[in-house]
Amino acid sequence: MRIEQINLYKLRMRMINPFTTSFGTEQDRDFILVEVMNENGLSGWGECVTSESPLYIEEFTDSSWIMLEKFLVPLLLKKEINHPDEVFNLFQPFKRNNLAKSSLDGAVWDLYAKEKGISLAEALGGTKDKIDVGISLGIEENIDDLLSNIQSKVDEGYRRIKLKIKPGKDVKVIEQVREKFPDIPLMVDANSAYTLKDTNTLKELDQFNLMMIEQPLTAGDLLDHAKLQQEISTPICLDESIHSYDDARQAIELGSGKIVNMKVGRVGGLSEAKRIHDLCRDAGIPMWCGGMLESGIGRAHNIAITSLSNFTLPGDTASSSRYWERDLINPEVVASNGQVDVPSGLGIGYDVDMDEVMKHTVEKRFIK
Ligand SMILES: O=C(O)CCC(=O)c1ccccc1C(=O)O
Ligand SMILES: [Mg+2]
Repeated sequence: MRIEQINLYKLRMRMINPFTTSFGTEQDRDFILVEVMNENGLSGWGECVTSESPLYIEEFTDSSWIMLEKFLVPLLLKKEINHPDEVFNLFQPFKRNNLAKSSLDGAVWDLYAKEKGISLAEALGGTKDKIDVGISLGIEENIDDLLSNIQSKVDEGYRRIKLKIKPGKDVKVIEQVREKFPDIPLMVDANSAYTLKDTNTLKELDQFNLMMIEQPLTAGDLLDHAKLQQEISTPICLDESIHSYDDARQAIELGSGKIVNMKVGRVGGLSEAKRIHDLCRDAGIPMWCGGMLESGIGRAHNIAITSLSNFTLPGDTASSSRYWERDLINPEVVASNGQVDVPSGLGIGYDVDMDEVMKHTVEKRFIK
């Protein structure tokens, strides 16, 4: 394929509910959609899953916009691409900026699958036609709000509940949750809010039979996570520490955790995600697919990668309606009984609703 045109759309889209983590509260999602077009006018779509501020990761929407416009789009434009894996290598000279890189990588993968007349899941080597999903719930001021939130998500059929924690909102909260829900599959995510000094607090979480604790320590850290894993029995799952194949390889070698949360954006795209998938599969490390409060376009990429065999744990890819009044794709993503069907249509397998995209677009740039 030859990439003849690349369109960038900056969107601002309000979620139904605010979402609170240890690093802050977000309700208005600022993110970028990328559309790559081949010589026949066929489009592939990708999502750059940044936020307005660099709180989860160092990238943010305005930085990625510049990264795309100034460095990445010019590299890809007018290039002859035989396989999407080439995109990752093309972008390698530029350091990090994985969310920006991943958006174009994902769009090229979508276009590649469409050109081949197959689904993105099939192009990636996926083997499942349904994926198991859980849901990630933000920190609540009020415990009753949290408990009723959990009840409604359990009733909807989600296959595990993930709760955000932070210092002061941890052991006591989980204790009350476990009192009301002694048996649900439950896990917590700290988003890097603790240090080794908090080992005793984190040890106390061992009593609650949690599936895992996600990213308790600093983003990027592998050594202290290995030390912590020696002290606690709850499996550690790494999120913010894994930006590449080599991070995953070193984490496995050091024993920094027992589970990997895959975010395609964080590792720079689907090609790298696939390599990490194969590495973890061969090392006996189970995985699941994380979320970044995506629109339907990013959500569709998450569904496709989760169809690979080593995604054995329920991920964070919840229904569109958990986030949006109206999503950007047709049909919307629907989790039923805690499962989402992997679409069999071409590419991402959902139609992009251009009217909805334009409704939320605050800036656009078409580059030929
Ligand atoms: O529902 C989702 O998309 C997952 C929500 C979530 O947990 C999250 C959302 C934004 C940034 C980081 C994270 C995380 O997994 O740490
Ligand atoms: Mg996380």
